[in-house]
Amino acid sequence: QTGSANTNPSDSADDEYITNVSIGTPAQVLPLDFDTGSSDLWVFSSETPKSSASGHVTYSPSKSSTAKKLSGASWSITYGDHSSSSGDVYTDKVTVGGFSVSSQAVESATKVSTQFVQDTVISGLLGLGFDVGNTVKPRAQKTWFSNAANSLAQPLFTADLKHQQTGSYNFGFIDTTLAKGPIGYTPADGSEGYWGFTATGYSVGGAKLNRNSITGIADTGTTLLLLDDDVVNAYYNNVESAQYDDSQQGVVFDCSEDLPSFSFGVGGTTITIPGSLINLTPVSDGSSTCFGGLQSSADIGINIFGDVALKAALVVFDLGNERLGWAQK
Ligand SMILES: N[C@H]1[C@H](O)[C@@H](Sc2ccccc2)[C@@H]2OC[C@H]1O2
Repeated sequence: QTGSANTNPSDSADDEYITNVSIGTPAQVLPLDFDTGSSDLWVFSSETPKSSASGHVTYSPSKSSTAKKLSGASWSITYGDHSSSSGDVYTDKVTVGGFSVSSQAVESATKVSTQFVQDTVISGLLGLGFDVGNTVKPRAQKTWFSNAANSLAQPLFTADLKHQQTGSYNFGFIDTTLAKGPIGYTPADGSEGYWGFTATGYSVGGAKLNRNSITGIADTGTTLLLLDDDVVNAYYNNVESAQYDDSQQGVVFDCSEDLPSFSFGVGGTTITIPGSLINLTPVSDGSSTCFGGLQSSADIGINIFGDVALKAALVVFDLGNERLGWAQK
């Protein structure tokens, strides 16, 4: 068995990717943010304060004949960007891309932080990280993918995120036609709940890869490519107008710049992010100053290969073999 779901950029800056998920009986369809950087499936619901839920599609367990309250269970999560949410837990049927898990922990939000209240295009997150990262107490719950894995043709999923186009999350199979190059595989470290890996080197503008390894995580829920300052500086030293903008909290440059590509080695192959993907968006509508898709990870303490990097590749999240595969697109 397999599953295949389309995913779409939320806005002109590809800030996040939205994937529809069916929950309950009859199906309640919610737009969720698939997040390989976390391990909770949580939703805006009939239990979310009305003022917070305004504008969001919500899940009502009372309207689902297959919903069951998980007695005594609660959850609470804080993300890398300091956003947060918490609540109680139901189990229900959850279908993604035509594949159903009959009893999935669906975490209902009784509290959500401002960032989520304001982000009305999503109704929650579907975590695709390792189960160790799940926040449900007293007993951690499995992710949708973890519950599905043993019934899928192969215990893996792929992410094919695209700039301003429809992409896909495929479960249980690899559609190699989505890629141009071979898949390079490297061990994944799931001990922290993330999909951690090490790139073997990097280069700017098509030069030969150096041998400076970069350890980080593959995170579909992070917009940017966040790397160490020495890498960020090595890149933007090639961009004449690049400067750090305090108000923007990042490097900006003239939108007219012809940005160099950024490449990294992984699993014996090279992934090249075209400069065009690193010109993320004007700092405000109509501005000729643009915000960089590559920014510093210094304040976070972990390198994050977010959507800017993922858009350049077909990425295989292979749970069965605890490895990550990257193929140039
Ligand atoms: N893994 C990521 C996660 O998906 C988002 S949670 C989120 C917050 C507000 C709006 C939408 C999503 C947050 O940013 C980086 C890291 O934490």
